[in-house]
Amino acid sequence: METNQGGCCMDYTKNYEYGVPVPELIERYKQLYTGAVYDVLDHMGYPHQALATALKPVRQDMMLAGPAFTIKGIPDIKGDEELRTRRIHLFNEMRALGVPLVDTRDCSMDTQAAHYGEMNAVLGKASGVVGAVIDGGCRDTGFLLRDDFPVFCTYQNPVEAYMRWSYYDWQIPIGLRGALTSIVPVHPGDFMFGDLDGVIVVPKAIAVEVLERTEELVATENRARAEFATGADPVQIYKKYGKL
Ligand SMILES: O=C([O-])CC(=O)C(=O)O
Ligand SMILES: [Mg+2]
Repeated sequence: METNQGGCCMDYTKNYEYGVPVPELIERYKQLYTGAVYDVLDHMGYPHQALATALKPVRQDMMLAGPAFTIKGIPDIKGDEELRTRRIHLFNEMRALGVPLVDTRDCSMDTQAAHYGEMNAVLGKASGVVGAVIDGGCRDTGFLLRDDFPVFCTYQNPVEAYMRWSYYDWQIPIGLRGALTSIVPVHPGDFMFGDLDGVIVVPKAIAVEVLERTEELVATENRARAEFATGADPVQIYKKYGKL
């Protein structure tokens, strides 16, 4: 089966340069919430960055932030040996990037198998992965919960992927199902941000600007919320902050 070899010889490090170090970007995003990030993107003319409503964390309080390492998988009823053998290399490519990553999988709408599990999480973690967004299924959920490893997926089941679905390629543009559009494109280095409400894809080029604008928005919301909580006249507070 022809693939572009997962870009085995390409240098992807530039996809992970933002002007702010990735660990700082992650820590600052984690202080935010998806609703506020959504509002900022919406006002900037990017209303279609929210992923499908079905994509949820395996535990409600899980939060996920980090740049996408993209993976494309396809239905594979024959268990193509070449694909099976080749996939292990992607973990070394993750490691070589030297930044925290979110394993982000387009499963080609397969709904049969679990496309992610505890072994993937352990190996991913050892290769720099800080969480996963799977537009499909995951299994071994008990392990993931015990390890407090943030995985967002659309369902859980115990069904092995082999002979049903296979990794096909990685570090290529992929498409995950959207809340408002059929597909939200995701490129290597786009910033993935998720909480209980769902997952948002922040295009790489605006990841820092969105962060800064959302920090301002959250500060304003905090002030408005504190004043609303006092029971003072909401009309006056709304006039002052323009937030509700
Ligand atoms: O092997 C798989 O396809 C998924 C899995 O169970 C794991 O990562 O542990
Ligand atoms: Mg497993």
